[in-house]
Amino acid sequence: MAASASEPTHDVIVIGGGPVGENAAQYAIQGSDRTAALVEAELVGGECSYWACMPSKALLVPAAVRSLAQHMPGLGEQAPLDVDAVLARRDAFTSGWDDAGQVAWAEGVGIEVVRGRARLAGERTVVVGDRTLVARHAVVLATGSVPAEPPIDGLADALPWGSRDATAMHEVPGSILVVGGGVVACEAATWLAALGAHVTLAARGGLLARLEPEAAAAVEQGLRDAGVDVRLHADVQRVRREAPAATGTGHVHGGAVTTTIDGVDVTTDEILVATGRRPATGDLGLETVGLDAVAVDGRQRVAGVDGWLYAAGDVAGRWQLTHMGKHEARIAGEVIGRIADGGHAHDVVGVDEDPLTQVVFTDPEVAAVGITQAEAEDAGIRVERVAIDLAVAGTSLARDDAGGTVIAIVDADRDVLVGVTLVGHGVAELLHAATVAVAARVPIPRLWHAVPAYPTASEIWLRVVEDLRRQRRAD
Ligand SMILES: Cc1cc2nc3c(=O)[nH]c(=O)nc-3n(C[C@H](O)[C@H](O)[C@H](O)COP(=O)(O)OP(=O)(O)OC[C@H]3O[C@@H](n4cnc5c(N)ncnc54)[C@H](O)[C@@H]3O)c2cc1C
Ligand SMILES: NC(=O)c1ccc[n+]([C@@H]2O[C@H](COP(=O)([O-])OP(=O)(O)OC[C@H]3O[C@@H](n4cnc5c(N)ncnc54)[C@H](O)[C@@H]3O)[C@@H](O)[C@H]2O)c1
Repeated sequence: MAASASEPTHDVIVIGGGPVGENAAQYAIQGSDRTAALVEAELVGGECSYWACMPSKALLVPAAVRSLAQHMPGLGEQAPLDVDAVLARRDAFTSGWDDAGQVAWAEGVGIEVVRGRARLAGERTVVVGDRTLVARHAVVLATGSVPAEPPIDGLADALPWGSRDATAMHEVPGSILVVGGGVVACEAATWLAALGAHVTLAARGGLLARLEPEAAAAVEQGLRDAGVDVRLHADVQRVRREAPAATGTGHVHGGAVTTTIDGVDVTTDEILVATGRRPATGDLGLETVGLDAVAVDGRQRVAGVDGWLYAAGDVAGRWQLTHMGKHEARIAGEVIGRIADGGHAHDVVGVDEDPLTQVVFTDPEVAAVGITQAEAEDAGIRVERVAIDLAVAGTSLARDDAGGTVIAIVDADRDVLVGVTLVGHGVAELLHAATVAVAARVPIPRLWHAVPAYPTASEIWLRVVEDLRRQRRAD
């Protein structure tokens, strides 16, 4: 029998079964007898598992390993990457675009997976096809984001590739124009070039605008070294394609593409649009609960709704990163659980003061936590800055072309790190030490007593604190 609109069907309903929705549902019910429905329109695991983080990193890791081998005497002549083997390993990481494993996980932790596209239909009420679900405690929006479509003449008619085509690629285009200068564009240009495509990248500004300028410069140089034709501050004006064809995700979508950039035509086999993403709120029924957009507080409660609606992940608009979205989801889930158990939202510490962490998996990599120098200065912080070479024994042993930069931003009045950016090979795995120092606000004098082992890349920490002490003595 169908439930009436007032009769709860579940304690918690989560719309969107990506990594964020999965975490929100799990944390809202774990350790209790509460029930949760996770509504998913496509694949449980979301964009991240099937068309974003996992496949993109599966394509990038072989390129990084080959790059390392090319700079390690004794490993012999490096053959080009075996494209079929790389794509097959990528397919293994996406489970062949089959979500049975993720569904089994969800059901195993007591979550009911509901297939279909969900829509809000009033307070605590969600419609999926001919089913009406009603939440006793909370509804969580975790619908992710969708690609932005830049208003470039002829672009839509050319059936361009989006990030789904680039990550789920089944054939490597001979040549491709990547439009955009963010993380998707830089990473995709890296794996496309490594797999043999001739890549042109056109960005309307500089690269990686939200990172320290030194990081963007190093990534730009890395792309140029890999043969990518990088065009910055470019005006992509017009796109024309011969015989566009809907050949399917990851296949070349028709004939040659001619793109006019700064008045000059560039002809390629494919064009990839990577110009940002926006929250997926289309046809979500926000208007049925009096909203036209989603804005959240530090405990992921949606503003303008009386305590039952939460949002986390890309749709919440704060960050567009899996790990940060999952952090929001854990907070939302804990708040929902705490309130359901008779507690208060304020029993749970919110995300407001948590630093952003991110890694750009280019060659070289960029790993960053907290804020940049420019952001610190804009916030009125009295900044001390350390910028040193990444060369220590551990990095030099790791590869012959070791190099890079560490930039540390110190709040001079509080004497703590507020931002760290690492640029170089393998820096992704160095980031968490920086994250602990920034998130835990470790006083700089205490960092001096965190002795890095020799000979590891972590010795950069010693160099950072030494440099800071040197600067202070000089003042
Ligand atoms: C190419 C690429 C590479 C990336 N690499 C990284 C990386 O290395 N590291 C990182 O941290 N981040 C990365 N990101 C960002 C990351 O993918 C997102 O931040 C992350 O997927 C957000 O998770 P989410 O659960 O909020 O959304 P999603 O993963 O998008 O999941 C949302 C889910 O909701 C479903 N849905 C949407 N609307 C409805 C509806 N109305 N009803 C039912 N279901 C619905 C969708 O089908 C989807 O499955 C990358 C992004 C891209 C594009
Ligand atoms: N390694 C990772 O963690 C990872 C990897 C990929 C994506 N992501 C996330 O996914 C999100 C989306 O990434 P993204 O790169 O699509 O977006 P983005 O917002 O980071 O970058 C968009 C880029 O497109 C450029 N652009 C916009 N319009 C243009 C136009 N008409 N012509 C030329 N350039 C134009 C912008 O100047 C900018 O450089 C990011 O927020 C990122 O955090 C993370």
